This record gives sequence, C-alpha cells and structure tokens, in this order.
Amino acid sequence: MSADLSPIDKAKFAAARRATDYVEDGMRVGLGTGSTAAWLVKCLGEMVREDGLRLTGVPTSSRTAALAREVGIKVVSLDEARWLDLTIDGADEYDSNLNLIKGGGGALLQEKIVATASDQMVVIADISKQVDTLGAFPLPVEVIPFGWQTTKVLIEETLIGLDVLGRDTSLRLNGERPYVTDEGNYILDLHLNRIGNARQLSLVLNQIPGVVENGLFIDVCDAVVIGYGDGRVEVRDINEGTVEESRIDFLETENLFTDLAD
Ligand SMILES: O=C(CO)[C@H](O)[C@H](O)COP(=O)(O)O
Repeated sequence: MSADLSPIDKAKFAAARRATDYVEDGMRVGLGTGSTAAWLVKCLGEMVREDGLRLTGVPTSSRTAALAREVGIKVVSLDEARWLDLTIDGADEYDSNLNLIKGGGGALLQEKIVATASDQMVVIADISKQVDTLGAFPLPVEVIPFGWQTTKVLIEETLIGLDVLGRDTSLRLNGERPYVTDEGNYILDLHLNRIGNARQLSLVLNQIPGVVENGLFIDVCDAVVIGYGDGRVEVRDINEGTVEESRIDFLETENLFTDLAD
C-alpha cells in the first residue's frame, strides 16, 4: 500500500472497490462525480480492460466523462441509454434514511437526473459523510444566471418560514468569477447548519422561479457503501434493511490501488 495515500483516500477506494460488486456484465451504469466516484470509474475501467467487463457508462459531468473515456469505459449520453440499471455516486452528506446532500462538486443537476433514471442508486462514501441531520454541509442550489441575485433574495425570503438554523447564502465562485456548471448555470450555497424538514425544503426551493434544482436527494438512494481507512466496508441497504460488513484487502489490491492512484 502506498504510504502517500491518506486514510481518507484509502476509505474512498475501499468503498468504490466494494461497490463494483453491484456492477454486472452488460449493465448501463450512471457514473457519479467527485473524488470517491473517480476511484469507482478507475476500478471499473480496470475491470473493462483486464476482465472484459461489458459496461455502458452514463457520466454525470464532463469531468467524469473525460475520465471514463480515458480508462476505457464506453460512454453514452442518458438519452442514448434511456434508462439505467444502476448509478453509483458519492455524496456530501447522508443520513440514516439515506437522504443526501449532493453537489459539492457542482454536478448535482446531472447527478439527480441520472440517479432518478436508474433502477438503483448506490452511494459510496467515507464515514465523515454520515450525519444525524442534514445541513452542516452547505446545500448547493443550481440557478439560472438570468436574475440570479433576485433568485437569491427569493430563496433567502423563503427560508425565513422554514425549519432551518442558518439562512446565509453565497454564490459559488471559481476564482473571482461565478462557478459555471456543465449546464451553464450558477450555484448558490445555502448555509443552513441544520435542515429540519428536507423533503419540504426541497419542494419549496424547486418552486422558486430561477431555481433549476437543489442538492437534496430524497428517497433516491437505495444503499450506501461506507469505506474505512483500514479497509473495512459496511453496506447499508435501506430497502432490505440490512447491514453487511466486509473488508478490502489492501495487500491483495496493492498493485491495482497504486496503479489507479496515478
Ligand atoms: O455531489 C458530488 C458532486 O457534485 C459529489 O459526489 C460529492 O461532492 C462528494 O464528492 P467527494 O467524493 O469528492 O467527497
């Protein structure tokens, strides 16, 4: 095991590696965005190249599309695939009902469309993403650039009547300019600290003109695969009500792990 890799990286790798067990030959799979999802894409690429796995990937961002192509995964658009067997993606937070905050990487819109168009959604994460109540991570909201400052005020006014602890909102920046999503939109990050009723908040936000989508994923995720830095992995399946524990042997995967780390 490479000494250079942090326990967090090892945890992310362990989760991603275990999640490849969900992928069967011939599947159409939604490929998430972010550092944990990048491990998954690399692992799947290795399975395609070395084991002949037949896989059609639908990426959730231009970044993931580029990585998937680079590692040898056949990439198609969602419209070409139409419906997916499975999506595997990271998350910024998950709670005990497997409701999520996503969008830290700015890809929440495509991520939500792809996950919703899948028979099954599996989240891969390290334990730091687990929360009792969603909201410590700023909630990303994708908004149309036209009139975004008005949309921001409307969101702030709407938050006054809702069960949240904080109400600050900020425009996500890329240097000194607004961060622009793959769809050409902006992102407002809502610093709510605690979201009392995530379902209500999600519905209310999406009714505001100018809001395209928010980063709350309610009743979308079927299972979470939680990796730990020592190779332990826990799989919690919300439909089956099961918790399974296993272990990724870093010694056995050492070559793969170090190759993929490059
Ligand atoms: O929602 C996302 C991107 O929009 C990511 O899945 C989320 O931010 C987690 O990223 P990471 O695996 O790098 O912690």
